[in-house]
Amino acid sequence: MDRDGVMLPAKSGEFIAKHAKHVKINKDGNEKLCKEILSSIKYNQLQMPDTGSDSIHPSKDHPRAVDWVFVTDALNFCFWSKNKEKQWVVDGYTGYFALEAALNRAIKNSVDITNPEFYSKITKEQLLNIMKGDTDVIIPLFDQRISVLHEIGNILLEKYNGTFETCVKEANKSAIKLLEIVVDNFPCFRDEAMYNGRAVSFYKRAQILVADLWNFFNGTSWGQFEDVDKLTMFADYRVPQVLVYFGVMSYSDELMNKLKNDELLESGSDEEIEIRGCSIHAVELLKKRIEDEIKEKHLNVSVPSSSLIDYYLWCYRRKHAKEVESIPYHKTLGIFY
Ligand SMILES: Nc1nc2c(c(CN[C@H]3C=C[C@H](O)[C@@H]3O)cn2[C@@H]2O[C@H](COP(=O)(O)O)[C@@H](O)[C@H]2O)c(=O)[nH]1
Repeated sequence: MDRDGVMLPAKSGEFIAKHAKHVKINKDGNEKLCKEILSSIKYNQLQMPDTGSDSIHPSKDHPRAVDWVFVTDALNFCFWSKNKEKQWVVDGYTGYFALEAALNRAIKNSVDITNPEFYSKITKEQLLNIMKGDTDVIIPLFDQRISVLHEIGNILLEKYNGTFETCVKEANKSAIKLLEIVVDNFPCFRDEAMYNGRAVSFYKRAQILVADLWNFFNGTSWGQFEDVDKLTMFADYRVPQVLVYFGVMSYSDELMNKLKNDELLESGSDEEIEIRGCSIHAVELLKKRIEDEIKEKHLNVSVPSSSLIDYYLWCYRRKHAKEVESIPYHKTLGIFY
């Protein structure tokens, strides 16, 4: 499927994987990871590796829970630092969980961080306070985060009555419709690129936003989406690392050396696009293999969606950080992931 000539993520992944020169998808790795995932399905549910932190957010009954998920995923990008630099840490948490910890602390301190009336005009000083870390290291891409908050806040106020709930209602229980509403109306979610003469898309933050609503509300009320299985994995910098760890993907020697030397990949470069696109396609192939195995062995379990497989892999990296760290992850400066 294409939208205005831009291929949707699943098709983009297939196209990119077909032309990729720096990244390969491997059958053996696929088989190995398929076994690992099947062995983690219990009581008909994929059991997620324990990351040790699942409650650094407001409850789903919080009056602005939907807006909390929206603002969190608007800021859900680029938490890494270069090998020699110190990391941004909040209350002992790193990466994405540091963001959750900072936003949660703000809510507890009665800062109106879920309200676009507040964040559409947020000042540098206010955001610095909200994101204050355990050391003097500040959150990466600080200025871009201010711009993202101003942009999404103003659009919510102008078009959506000041709440993301309006967008969710408009989507009428369709994950793909909500994805389109977000991508069409909020430019900072338009995660697209040119590859081999074609416009491709990944929509990492927009897809994870929809999946997080689904997850947060257990597939009911604000999180009820009938087509949630149409989402792909969320092409970030962690899940590719796990895919390489399991041998599902491999990098050319040249690319691997760059990553080992901590060289940044240019946003929109072929290497970066191939890592992201091949990750999407690799997870689609993995899902297909899981489905085939389930059928072949007459297992009485349902096939996990790509977003559940994604979440499993993301949590796997968190739980097995030491082992997976032998594989370098790619570093690109940008607001998309
Ligand atoms: N593919 C994928 N990427 C994800 C997530 C999450 C967290 N989401 C869940 C957590 C609880 C909720 O239920 C959410 O569903 C963050 N990231 C990305 O990872 C990177 C940071 O990684 P680390 O250094 O380890 O914190 C960064 O690009 C960030 O944007 C996910 O689930 N899948």
